[in-house]
Amino acid sequence: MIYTVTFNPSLDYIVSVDDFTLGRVNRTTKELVYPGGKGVNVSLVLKNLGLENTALGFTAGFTGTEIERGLKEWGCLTDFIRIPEGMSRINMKLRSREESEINGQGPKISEEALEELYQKLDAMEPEDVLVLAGSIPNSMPNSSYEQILARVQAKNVRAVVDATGDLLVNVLKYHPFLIKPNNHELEEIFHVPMDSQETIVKHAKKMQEMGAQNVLISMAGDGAILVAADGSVWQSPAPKGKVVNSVGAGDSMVAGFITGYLKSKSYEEAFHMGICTGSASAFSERLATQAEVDGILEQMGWK
Ligand SMILES: Nc1ncnc2c1ncn2[C@@H]1O[C@H](COP(=O)(O)OP(=O)(O)O)[C@@H](O)[C@H]1O
Ligand SMILES: O=P(O)(O)OC[C@H]1O[C@](O)(COP(=O)(O)O)[C@@H](O)[C@@H]1O
Repeated sequence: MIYTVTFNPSLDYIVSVDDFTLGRVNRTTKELVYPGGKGVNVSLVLKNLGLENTALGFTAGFTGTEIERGLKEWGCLTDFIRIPEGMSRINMKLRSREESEINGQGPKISEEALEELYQKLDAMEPEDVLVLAGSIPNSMPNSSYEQILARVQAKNVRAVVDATGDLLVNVLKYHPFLIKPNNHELEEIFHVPMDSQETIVKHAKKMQEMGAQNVLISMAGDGAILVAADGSVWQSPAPKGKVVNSVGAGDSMVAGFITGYLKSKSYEEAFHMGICTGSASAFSERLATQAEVDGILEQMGWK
């Protein structure tokens, strides 16, 4: 089974404003509301690509109810822990001349709720995939992902971590199967400008020395680089197309990589699936479908 864990799921409120002006009343030309959060998006895309999975994490309030409803409507299995106080966050994505995001904090998660999550994860079996993705509420320690991986370490599960800063660095000693920082996140970790492929590969290899198996560096419209567990390095420009909604492109890439790897056991194919799934999401209003991914694989000459 594949499990995704989203500590801090969201309702993504994506608004388009023609000419956004700070300090004025601005009116939208379009509004969309979708369940979001990194693990949630990974679950939705895995389902689109034909992989059953269970979305875990914490939800609260009416927003939490809507997030769970949206996932179920999509056909995903869910097993969230309800937090009795507060509400799941609403993350605002503003599309105007530039794209800006305001991501909320989310509800406070108690020790008891965390223990409940641990107990759910105790059901995991060897070869299961565990995706830990996204930020954690700021009331929680940066060791939260690390604690989960310590708990499931003996089970020999494949861990995938998509997080930033210390949350990511702290898990490397547990040898996650895949990490997917983007180039900016890699810069923040090493305090070095990632201005060439050589520099990116060098620092991706450092993440391997720190424990990661596969390091996938996404670079939005500039494509991606994979330094694979077997030492091979794969690089590709991004597929060409019109960007419609890039929210969830990174999460889609993670889902695509997992799907590609589980189906082929080939790092090259996993990389290709990752890139094409990321771009398929960026080129559509909603998240990538199998047909959209197939179309881009063909366009790239990979199918
Ligand atoms: N503007 C774009 N054009 C084409 N593909 C894109 C674009 N933005 C994202 N993608 C695809 O999605 C992948 C992940 O996007 P990225 O923005 O780097 O992730 P994140 O959202 O995690 O920062 C990219 O490697 C690329 O394949
Ligand atoms: O947990 P974080 O880092 O605040 O990010 C949450 C946001 O990221 C998303 O999962 C999108 O992520 P990507 O665009 O990086 O794939 C949104 O759905 C959500 O609002």
